[in-house]
Amino acid sequence: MVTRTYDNSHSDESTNGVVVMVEPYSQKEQIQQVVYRILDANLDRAREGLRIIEEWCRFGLNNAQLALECKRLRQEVAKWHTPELRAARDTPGDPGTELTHPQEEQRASIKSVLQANFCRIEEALRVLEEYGKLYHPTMAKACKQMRYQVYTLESSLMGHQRHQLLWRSRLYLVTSPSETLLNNVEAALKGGLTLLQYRDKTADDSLRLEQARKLRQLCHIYGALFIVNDRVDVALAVDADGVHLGQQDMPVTVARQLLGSQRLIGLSTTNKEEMQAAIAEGVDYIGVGPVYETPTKVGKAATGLEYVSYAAKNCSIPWFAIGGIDANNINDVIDAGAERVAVVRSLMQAEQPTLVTQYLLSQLNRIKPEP
Ligand SMILES: Cc1ncc(COP(=O)(O)OP(=O)(O)O)c(N)n1
Ligand SMILES: Cc1nc(C(=O)O)sc1CCOP(=O)(O)O
Ligand SMILES: [Mg+2]
Repeated sequence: MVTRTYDNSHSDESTNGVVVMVEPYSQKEQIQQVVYRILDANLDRAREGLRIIEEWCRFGLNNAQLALECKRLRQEVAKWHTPELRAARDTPGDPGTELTHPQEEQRASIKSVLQANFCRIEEALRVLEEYGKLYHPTMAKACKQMRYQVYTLESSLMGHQRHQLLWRSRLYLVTSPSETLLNNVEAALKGGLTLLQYRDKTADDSLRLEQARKLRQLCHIYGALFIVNDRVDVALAVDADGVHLGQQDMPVTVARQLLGSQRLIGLSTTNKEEMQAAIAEGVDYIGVGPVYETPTKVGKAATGLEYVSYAAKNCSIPWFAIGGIDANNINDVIDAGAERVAVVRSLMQAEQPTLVTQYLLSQLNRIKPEP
């Protein structure tokens, strides 16, 4: 262990007539000091990041299991923070304390706070793994294991967040091709929209990818969920929250294999049998419709309000009434038992999408207050 104050000069020092020989640090010792400082700083960084995530699991989600996993990891990190590493700390001499990125001073949503801190923990653990090899090989191994455990925690927490927001979402905007796509969507997000689906049946893939990326970014800023219609590959490419499939699209089991358990899968249904099959297959939500005939989905016969009432009594997962729903008939759909609706034209063709979003949400929240 090296605890001396750094001094690399080769001079003798006189103190009150007593000659004290100050030994210089060897180059090896200097490097060791640097390694200790790196380990000290990154042990702190990992622990702080874990505490930030833990607070959300505990107070935001009331999820004892996730909070406990954060605490366990935090304690394991702390175990490696030995006095000799702490003693190497030199905060005034650390140029890094002044360095902040503007993005660190502002966060758009809880999701950004969580993502930034997961990134911080994972980076810190990677640094600990590499420099730990120069200190204690067991520490390096332990940090590698912890990094993988943090990846698992991140995936469970983000999946949990997605499901929570899905259950809370009452209004679902499904887009149609439009010159003002981004403006319309942003206006709806400003009105309180928390669930968006990108649907374009004709765009070529490069435009599809470009628009999906931009919409995902917008949703990220507003803390809304972003779903891609039909295309699992596009959903994965833009890191969407999930995909919406129809009865003729890719089978749910295949989509689940590709997307994993933490992303959302929605499925369109038009009758009881499709609803029961969808639930059995483990989809996260279903579309229930078309309630009314609609030019947005030409040729699909309306199911009417009967199927809405059936869903209200029998569907155990979130479901969205869809098809021809607007500000004039939303109360009929709500009276038939719907708590959630999905719309295309009502918002994509609205002159004031923010106001229409607010109105539709106010009607949906009227019966049952916002969860
Ligand atoms: C929420 C929601 N419900 C139903 C659909 C329709 O899906 P699908 O039957 O696959 O038809 P297309 O949208 O792909 O034409 C949907 N997209 N969203
Ligand atoms: C995309 C879609 N799917 C439906 C289904 O019932 O599966 S109805 C629909 C279109 C809904 O559009 P609008 O709100 O403009 O009527
Ligand atoms: Mg489809």
